[in-house]
Amino acid sequence: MSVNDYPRALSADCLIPLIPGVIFQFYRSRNGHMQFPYLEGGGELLKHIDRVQLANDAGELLEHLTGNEYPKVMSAIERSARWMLPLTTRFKLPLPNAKSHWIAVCGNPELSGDGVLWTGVMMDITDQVIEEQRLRKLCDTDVLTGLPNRRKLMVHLAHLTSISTRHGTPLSIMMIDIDHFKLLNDRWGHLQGDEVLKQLATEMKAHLRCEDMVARLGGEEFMVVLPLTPLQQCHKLADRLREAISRHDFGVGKGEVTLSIGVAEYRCGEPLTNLIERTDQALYSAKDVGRDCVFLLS
Ligand SMILES: Nc1nc2c(ncn2[C@@H]2O[C@H](COP(=O)(O)OP(=O)(O)OP(=O)(O)O)[C@@H](O)[C@H]2O)c(=O)[nH]1
Repeated sequence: MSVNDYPRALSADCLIPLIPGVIFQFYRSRNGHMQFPYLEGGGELLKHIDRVQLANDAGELLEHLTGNEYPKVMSAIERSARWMLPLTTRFKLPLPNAKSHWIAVCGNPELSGDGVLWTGVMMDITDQVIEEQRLRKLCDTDVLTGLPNRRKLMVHLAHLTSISTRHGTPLSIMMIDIDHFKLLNDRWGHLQGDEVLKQLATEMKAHLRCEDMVARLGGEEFMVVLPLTPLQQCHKLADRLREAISRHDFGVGKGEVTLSIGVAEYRCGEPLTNLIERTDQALYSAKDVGRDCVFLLS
């Protein structure tokens, strides 16, 4: 079979409706008016878009963007226009009567009339974004308990300490360790031990606000991060949590699962490792003084 035996498209015009994306020209005039002088392609996206309307006014499309999507796209356009660099961004487009789609945009700018004209492509990358989100969740989640893992916690904590340093707002953390968990495993078996860990995760979450985070650091060790919470408040909450757990029956008898908890408050500007070290010391002290208690280090 030779190359000539394959069916051939006669021109680009025949191919454009077949591609899974959109070829566009996007124009922004000096006074900020935006329009799509050219918008052609295939795939789902165009089914939901009024091309005639967008040819005159791109506002129809941009107004659909919600949350941070609008400022994100507008600043990408602004950056590209200012430095004459390729426009590359992605945004979530909510569609009426259909699921939202993720769209990747890539276009080259050129000066045209009194404004900037971009020529480029928009691709529907919804499946790719869903896969990215699934993989990110997998990387950030402890498989047994479904809680955020150490990696996720450290990223979150670094973010919160920088906010706390900038605004001078309080931030406290708890380091939590199950007492004599080895004995529990030896007596009831590892599967029952796993069950305790899972139930404990659920119980702890029930005691926290939605802006707090409880993560599994590994083994039988957990950390709770409490933004906007001073030490004394964190101490009270830790003690309530400790007491509630010691009264809960995890299927191995009431009072059989107890927690030692170390708490500490972030000092504005200190390295994160210092905060963690102090909380760790507080936890060791809680173990030292007999377990099933809370120890704080200010
Ligand atoms: N079932 C179960 N056990 C785990 C898991 N991860 C760690 N462990 C067990 O947790 C136990 C921790 O034991 P140790 O570090 O000696 O601490 P402990 O017995 O709790 O004693 P203290 O912390 O001093 O009160 C070990 O026996 C580990 O095997 C897990 O995912 N599932």
